[in-house]
Parts: sequence; C-alpha cells; structure tokens
Amino acid sequence: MTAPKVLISDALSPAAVQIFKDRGIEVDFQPNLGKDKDKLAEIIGNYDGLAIRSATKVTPKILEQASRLKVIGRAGIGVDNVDIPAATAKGIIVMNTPFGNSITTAEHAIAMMFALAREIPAADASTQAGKWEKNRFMGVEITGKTLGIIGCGNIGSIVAERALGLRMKVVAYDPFLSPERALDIGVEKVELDDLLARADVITLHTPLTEKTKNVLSAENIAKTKKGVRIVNCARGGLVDEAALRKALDEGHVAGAAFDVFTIEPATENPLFGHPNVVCTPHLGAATTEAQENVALQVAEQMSDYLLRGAISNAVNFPSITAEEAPKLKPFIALAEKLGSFAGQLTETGMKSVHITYEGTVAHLNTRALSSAAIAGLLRPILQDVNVVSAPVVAKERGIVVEETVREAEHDYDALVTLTVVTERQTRSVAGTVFANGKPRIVNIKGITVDAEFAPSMIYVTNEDKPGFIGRFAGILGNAGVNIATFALGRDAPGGSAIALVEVDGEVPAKVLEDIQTIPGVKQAKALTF
Ligand SMILES: NC(=O)C1=CN([C@@H]2O[C@H](COP(=O)(O)OP(=O)(O)OC[C@H]3O[C@@H](n4cnc5c(N)ncnc54)[C@H](O)[C@@H]3O)[C@@H](O)[C@H]2O)C=CC1
Ligand SMILES: O=C(O)CCC(=O)C(=O)O
Repeated sequence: MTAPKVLISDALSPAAVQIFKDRGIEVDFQPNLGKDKDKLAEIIGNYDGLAIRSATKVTPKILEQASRLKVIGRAGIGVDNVDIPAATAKGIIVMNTPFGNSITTAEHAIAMMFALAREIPAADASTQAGKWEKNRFMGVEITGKTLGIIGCGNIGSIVAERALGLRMKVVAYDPFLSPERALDIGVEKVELDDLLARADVITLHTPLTEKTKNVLSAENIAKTKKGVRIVNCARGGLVDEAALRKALDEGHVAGAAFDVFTIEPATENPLFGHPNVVCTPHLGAATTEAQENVALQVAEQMSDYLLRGAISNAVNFPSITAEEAPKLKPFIALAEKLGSFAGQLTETGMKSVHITYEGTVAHLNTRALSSAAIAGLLRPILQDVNVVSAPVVAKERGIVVEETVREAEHDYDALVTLTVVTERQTRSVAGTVFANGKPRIVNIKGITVDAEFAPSMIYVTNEDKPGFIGRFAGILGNAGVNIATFALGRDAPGGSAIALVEVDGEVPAKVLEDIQTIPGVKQAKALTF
C-alpha cells in the first residue's frame, strides 16, 4: 500500500507535520495555500487528507477536484468553512477537534469582557501616545454583575465557570441545556427575553445556524438593559452588526468586543471606529497551547482514519475506534452486500428499511453498519451514494430507516437481517460472517440458503418442481456460461424455491430471458457484488 498523502493548507502548528511523518503519512505543509482557492483546486486531487483551520474554504468547487480525498480535518471547532453536504455526498469524512481550543476561547471571551469593562485597549493607546488621561477612563466592576451566556456548551460552560469564580451571577439561554447540567455548572437557565432583560454583559457561544443567525437582532438588542456590554467570540452573524452599531451610537449599548465578524477577513465593518468597541482578528483559539492541542489531535485523528479506519469526532459519520475498526470491517462488507442484494432486486419506490442485528454483531457500531447497508441498497439506483452520504440520501428520499438490536435467537453467532418495504412488497435478506471473515447470505425471504457473495450471480425464484436444475444448467451450458457454485433453498417441498448461482463472467440478457421461460420460474435476475 502506498503511503497516504495529506495536505495542510492553513497555519497549523508544525506539531501536526511531525505526527503525520511519524505515522508514515506523506505531508505537504503549505500554510498560506488556503487563501489561494485556484491553486488549492489545482492540487487537491493529489491528496487523501486535507488538514485546515479557518482560512481554507472547502467549497463544492474544491471538492469537485478532490478525486481521492477521504478526510478533511479541521484543527478547531467550527466547520462552517467546509461544505458538509458536498463533502458528505462525496463520501469524505469531516472531523473537528471539539475540545482542544475551548479553554483558550473561553479565556479570550473573559479577556474581552475585561477589556470592555476597563477600556484597556483605548487606555493603552492613549497612554502610549503620551496623553496620561487618568480622568478619561472610568471602568465598571465585574463582581456582582450578571453575565448572560447565549449557548452554554463546551465553551459557554467554561466561561460560566470562570465568571462564577469572578463572583458574577450567570444566567444562560440554551434550549438544549438540561436543568441538571445547568445546576451542575451553577448557572440559572433562562429564556432569551429574560437574559436580555437581566444581563449586564452578554457573551455568545453558539454555532452559527439558521436559528442562531442574528440572535441579537435589532429587536433583541432593544430588549437589553441600557448599558449592556456584548462579547462575541463565537461566530460572525450571531449579532446584527449594523443594529449594534446604532445601539452603540445611541448609547444604549455601552460597549462591544468582537473577535468574529459577518465577513472575514474583516477589513471593514460597521463596528469599526466606535470608541467603545474592541476588536480582535478571530484570535479566540490563538494560543500556543490550543494550537498545539488541535494540531496534534487533528493529525492523530486523520492518521487513525487513513491508516486504520478509525473515526473520531466526525461531524458526518458515527465514531469507530481503532480497536473496533478491524472487527467492524467484515460486517461493513456484509451489510453493504445485503443492501446491494436487496437494492438490485428492488424495482419500485422504497418506503422503509429495517435492519436487525442479532448476536455478537449487536454489540458493534450498528449505526456505521446501517449506513453501509443503506449505501449498498441505494447504490444500484443512485450510484454516487456512499457509506457517509447514504443516511442523508435515504432521508431526502423519504425512506424510513429503523434498527433493532437483540441477542442471538438462532444458530448463528451473528446475524444481520435487512428488510426492505417497497410500494409493492416486503423483501428480507439475512447474512452472517464466517470465521474466515467472509460474508455469506443465509436467508432470503424466510428461505434458508447458504452462499458467498460472488462478483457475478444469478438469482432465481421458482416453484419447487422437478426438472428446473437440468433445464437451468442446460441454458447456461448452451450459452457458454460456466457455473461456479450453486445454492438452493425452499420453504417446503413443492413450495417456493430459490437458486443463487455463482457464474464466471457476465450473464447475457438472453440467458436471463431463457431462464424466465422455464416452467415455474417467477423471477430471474443477474446480480453483481
Ligand atoms: N473565536 C474563535 O476562535 C472560536 C470560536 N468558536 C466557536 O464557538 C462556538 C461554540 O463552541 P462550543 O462551545 O465548543 O460548541 P458546543 O457545541 O459545545 O456548544 C454550543 C452550544 O450552543 C447551543 N445552541 C445551539 N443552538 C442554540 C440556539 N438556537 N440558542 C441558544 N443556544 C444554542 C448548543 O445547545 C450548545 O450547548 C462554535 O460556533 C465555534 O465555532 C470555537 C472555537 C474558537
Ligand atoms: O483556527 C482558528 O483560529 C479558528 C478557531 C475557530 O473559530 C474554531 O475552532 O471554531
């Protein structure tokens, strides 16, 4: 196997380069490339992995050229510079490092709050200009004031902890914060309007989503306490910058400290130039410690995926540990092949898919297995679908996916059963993995069979009547198609029967037509795996 190749297109700590090298991965470190999208598009096709911070924008145009890209690693938290749906559609894993820079970013928010409270940047500029304006600067004390945190996740809760240490009162608005967690952190969970009315300082720590965009709109800014100070170290776009400027100009808002802006790099912005505004150029994560953390973590995670198939902190795929990956691999192949079997036989719209995991397989990562099964199922119809994109594609098409896990209730150590409900019928197929690691199909529509998945197969359903095998073999022999293996099954003597036949080479359409003419044959289909 040739060594995977990774491109680092942003200013990551060089620690990442060393990790990739130590793990045997070829690495190109081009810290300024992210800003040159044409050059990035030109060379991205040479890489299996792309490690970035926030300067590189991974757009559909870049992804179009990324023919062998398997993983994008964001050394940081926000992945809004990556087009996740486009990456997912191409089967590219997108991972981030959700905790590596949280403390540093929380500290930046606290630093910004103090900078506002004591006007440190303006006082510094004035002092260094030789003005000694001791009477110009009159700050406010933080102790006893109320901090309103919008978004109390990793960073928000660290900010809360620090603020409580500063003897502030902390209220938090976060619809996903449980009352127990709020109690644990020591914050009062409140509604947004309550926070707006009570906070002396508001700090934002949510991602930018449709729901959080302009969470501090003109209308909401108007609901804040007069003299409020606003800190944004999360994402540009959470606050309506023009409305905030107006509120600053009118003296309703006493100060604003922004690290992030609606348009970045921010070379101009409505907030710029106001005397009570403090700005930093997206420095929230910029400490040596945080950058080492995220660089090391992203390099480890990407290497683990490229070399061992382990997935952690992916935003578009369930996690798979390095220990789990080899155990999962044969079952991923089984799930994909069972899906493919059902997909190749499905001719009408699918309504739902039910996947049952029994025995030892029930203890594996069934979400990953279900993604593989759905990819196999949809690929005969959609081609471009893959293990990463399959669940999203199924959802878009209105296909309901359900999973059941249970202890073994049969002879197999592990059994995966896939049931597909279409507009016309319900079809089940089940398989297992033998000790040699090879997936086998063991049941079709309730009829026991035993066959390996072969590159070229013929699937026949027929009435269990004498004479079928002789005629079938005759048709294949006359057409020069060699039979490699032959698996038969039936529900009862004289009942419904199934033949799953491995052949060498492609099955000519004429052969299938002739098989259909054998008395009692209901369906004959060529399958490929
Ligand atoms: N300035 C910088 O350099 C950095 C900025 N960030 C940004 O900080 C933000 C927060 O990061 P983490 O705390 O790690 O994320 P997180 O996912 O742990 O926390 C986000 C919180 O926002 C809450 N939330 C989601 N929708 C909400 C809504 N509509 N209203 C209120 N709360 C809502 C979530 O429930 C969650 O608790 C991210 O957007 C990230 O991009 C992160 C690191 C550095
Ligand atoms: O890499 C950076 O400096 C930006 C960090 C950030 O915004 C994030 O991790 O979400």
